[in-house]
Amino acid sequence: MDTTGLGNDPGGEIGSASAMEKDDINITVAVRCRGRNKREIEAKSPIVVTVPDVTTTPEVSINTSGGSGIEAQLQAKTYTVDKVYGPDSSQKLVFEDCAEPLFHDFMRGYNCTMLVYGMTSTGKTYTMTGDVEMGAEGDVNGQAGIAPRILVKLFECLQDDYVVKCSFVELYNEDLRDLLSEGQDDFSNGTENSSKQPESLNASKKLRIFDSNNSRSNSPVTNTNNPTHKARSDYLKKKLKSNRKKSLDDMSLNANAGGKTHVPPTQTGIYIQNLKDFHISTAKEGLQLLQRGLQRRQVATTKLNDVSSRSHTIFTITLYKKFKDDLYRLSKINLVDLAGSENVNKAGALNLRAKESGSINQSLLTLGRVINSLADKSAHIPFRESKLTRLLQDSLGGNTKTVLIATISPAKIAAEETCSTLEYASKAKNIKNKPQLGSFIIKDILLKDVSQELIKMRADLWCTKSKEGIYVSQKNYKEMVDDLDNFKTELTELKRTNDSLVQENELLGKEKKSGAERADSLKSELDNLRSQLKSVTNKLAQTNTQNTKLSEQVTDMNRIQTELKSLIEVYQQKHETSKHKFQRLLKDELATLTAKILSQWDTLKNVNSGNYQIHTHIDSIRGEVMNLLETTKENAETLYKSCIDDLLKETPKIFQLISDNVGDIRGMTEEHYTEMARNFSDLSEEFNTFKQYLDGQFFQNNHIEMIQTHQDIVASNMQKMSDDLLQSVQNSIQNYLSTNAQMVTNSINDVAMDVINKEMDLFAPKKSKWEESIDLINQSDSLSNKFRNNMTKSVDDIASVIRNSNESMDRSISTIKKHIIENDINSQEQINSNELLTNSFKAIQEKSNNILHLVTGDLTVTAQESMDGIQNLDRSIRTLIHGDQYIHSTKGVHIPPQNRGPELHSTLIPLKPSSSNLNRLSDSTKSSPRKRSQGSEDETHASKIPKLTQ
Ligand SMILES: Nc1ncnc2c1ncn2[C@@H]1O[C@H](COP(=O)(O)OP(=O)(O)OP(=O)(O)O)[C@@H](O)[C@H]1O
Repeated sequence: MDTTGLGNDPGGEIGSASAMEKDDINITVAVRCRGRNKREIEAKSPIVVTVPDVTTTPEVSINTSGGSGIEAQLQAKTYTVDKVYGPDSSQKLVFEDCAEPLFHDFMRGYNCTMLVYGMTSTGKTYTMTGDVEMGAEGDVNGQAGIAPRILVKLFECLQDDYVVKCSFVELYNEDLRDLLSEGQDDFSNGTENSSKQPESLNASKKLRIFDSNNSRSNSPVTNTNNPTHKARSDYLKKKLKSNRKKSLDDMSLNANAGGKTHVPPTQTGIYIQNLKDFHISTAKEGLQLLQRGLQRRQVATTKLNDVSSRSHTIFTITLYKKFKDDLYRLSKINLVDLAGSENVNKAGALNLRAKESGSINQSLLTLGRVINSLADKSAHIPFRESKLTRLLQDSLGGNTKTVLIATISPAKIAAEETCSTLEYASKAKNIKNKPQLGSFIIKDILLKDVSQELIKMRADLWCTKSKEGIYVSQKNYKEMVDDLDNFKTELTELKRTNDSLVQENELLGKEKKSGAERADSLKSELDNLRSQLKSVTNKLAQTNTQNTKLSEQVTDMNRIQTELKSLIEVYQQKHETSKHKFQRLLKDELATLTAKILSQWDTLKNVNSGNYQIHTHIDSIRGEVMNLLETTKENAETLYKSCIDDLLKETPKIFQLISDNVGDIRGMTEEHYTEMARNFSDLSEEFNTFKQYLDGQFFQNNHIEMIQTHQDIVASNMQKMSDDLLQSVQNSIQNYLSTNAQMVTNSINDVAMDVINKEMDLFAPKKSKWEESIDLINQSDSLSNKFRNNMTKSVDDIASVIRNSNESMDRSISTIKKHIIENDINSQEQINSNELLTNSFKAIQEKSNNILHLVTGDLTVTAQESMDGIQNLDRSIRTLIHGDQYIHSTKGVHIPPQNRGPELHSTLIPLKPSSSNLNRLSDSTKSSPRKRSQGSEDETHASKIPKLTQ
């Protein structure tokens, strides 16, 4: 057997602090099944667990069906593990087969862990410790468990320089207790009077779990500025360099043993602060310590176990074994006895026991989850969820070599828990660890550490021996006083820190308040801007309404224009109607005249026999004709005058109306424009104010300035605090605080930038919208201007058209008036001075005279000729009145109205008949009696003259 444990060094890796197994290795899982205990036998609970012989396949099967025979065998659940021990397996066998290989790894320098896990009363404590009494020959007795056997084996193996230490800790209801220190709170009835022990004054220090890999980086003891540490480190490196060229940079070197520190000089990974290590130089001393701890362990009688462990315990043996020259290798073996996983009801737990069970179950549940997570290779392993799993962090999935022994009961009564234990065991088999060799320590440091402790103990012992009561050596007392001073200083510093933090908090509160006020003012400004925006929107709406009104007015104007046109058309129609009336009147009058002439003609027919007083008749005819013409003229004049008067009366009104409307429109347009201009000016002003505010105040990084100020205050406060602290602590803390200050500054900067970015993000769209709205306003302004110009132009055009139309109407009216007057005069003059008429009448007179003289049968012919003359007269009058229209109309030609009137004279047919006609008439009159019989030519001529009677 390799007693040093160095013989198994694979590939000469021993000595290298970084040396570790090349591959990850699974933790070893063993199952130990005891025989049925008294309770189970009494309960007549059958055996359902089948455990093969230790030499065959490591499988455990459990018959959960409760049946027997082949079928039960088939239904049995089988779990494969690494090693299986049945009821017949002795303590010795379990140790040699299962624990001893681990012990050798421990001796080789590996950190190792052995766990026992299982339901209550299944033999965990029996397996781990068993009987710890030493045999008479200095060896263990047959019932001794793994821990005592390891202690005995250890001192059997150790030959050269070494140091062995032991610690024993208990985890009860999530509280840690040093089972070997006397001053620790005694949860149960402590077996020793701790107050009389010298360690008691230091023992009040609470045990705490530390992860040296994390905490030590911030710890002063690992500070590279520490000259002692550096010197030792350099020394170590130099020393090892001479032996091998391998770099030791990554070595976990603990060169601070003996230093004034809370961290044990040799601790790496997870360790318990303030847990006391005891030097042992023999197995017996170790066994005594083990016994002492077990006596103080929390035990109680439960339904299932008379002496049931109510806590988890870890007995740790630390070995400093000489490696080479002055270098010692450190390795540890943790012997973990877990509390029983139990059913509270089954265990009969009440009150305190129930609480214990709850706590135990809770930590074991977490352990189960950790095992599951590790087996499933989950990203997160819930080590921190319980103290137990934190303590086992290095052993499960860490850098230790680990063996788990699951203890089970064979009885059917415990089948459920057995299945659960086996499930965990088979799961745990999949956990892989990366075992790593322990670190080095220099002999001097180790010796110093040990001798210091020895001196202290001796001094305490001497004091204890020399006097009664509580005695402490001077040195210890001085240390304690120093500690006290240290604590006081720490307390003062903490108070100071607290005060400055309070001050800072107040400052921050004030800043928060001022920030809130600033936020309020910003909010009110924002509200202000919002209301301004609202008023601008309202004004825009008003402008739109005005625009709508304006367009309605334009529509009205167009309608009025159309109405005006239709009115003019009505006047034109009236004009036409009046004209036609006049024509009809004239026609009627002429018809009356014709009728009268005809009646005269009838009278003439009777001329043969009567005294005809032609002159009188002719005069009366003439007078009648003149009267008729006068009446006609008067009527026409009256009609024209009334028409013109109406027209003249109505037209100014209409034009006045139009002019008023145009004036109104012009006024409204002006008003609208003014309003719009005012609105736009308001808008521009508001926009400028807003823009000024945004550009000048809001977007000028006021926040940054503000926050910069605050940041400066905070930074200066932090700096002040740092300065204060710097005076009281070392330079390293200043760096730390500066980093913190920088971090806070950066964080405030980040927050400030976030705030500004957020505000910018919020305001950017609004700003662009505002700018867009200003563009729109400008467009609207130019459109409005354009619209106003167009409107003004249109209104001016309308006004000028109306003005022109007015003038043209005036002109037309005066022309009509003039024509009427001229026509009147002309008609009168023409009638008065018409030679033809006079001649006609004279001719009639003559003819009448002739008739009177002749008194012949030619009276009819003469009368006919008179009729012709009258018809000529009729035509002349018509022509006189209608111009050439009559002539053309007799030919069926339509004369447009515009060609009538002023051109009347140019188209008149002279009333005076041609001399040839007159002569012919005269001749015919003269020769009529003679030529009447031969007068075919005369008849032809007469037939060419239209008859009035027709
Ligand atoms: N393999 C075994 N051979 C003989 N006796 C055993 C065996 N296992 C356990 N026992 C006995 O059973 C009893 C209970 O064992 P132990 O106290 O070790 O159980 P435990 O699992 O630690 O229980 P708890 O979790 O309640 O502490 C003890 O008296 C012990 O001697």
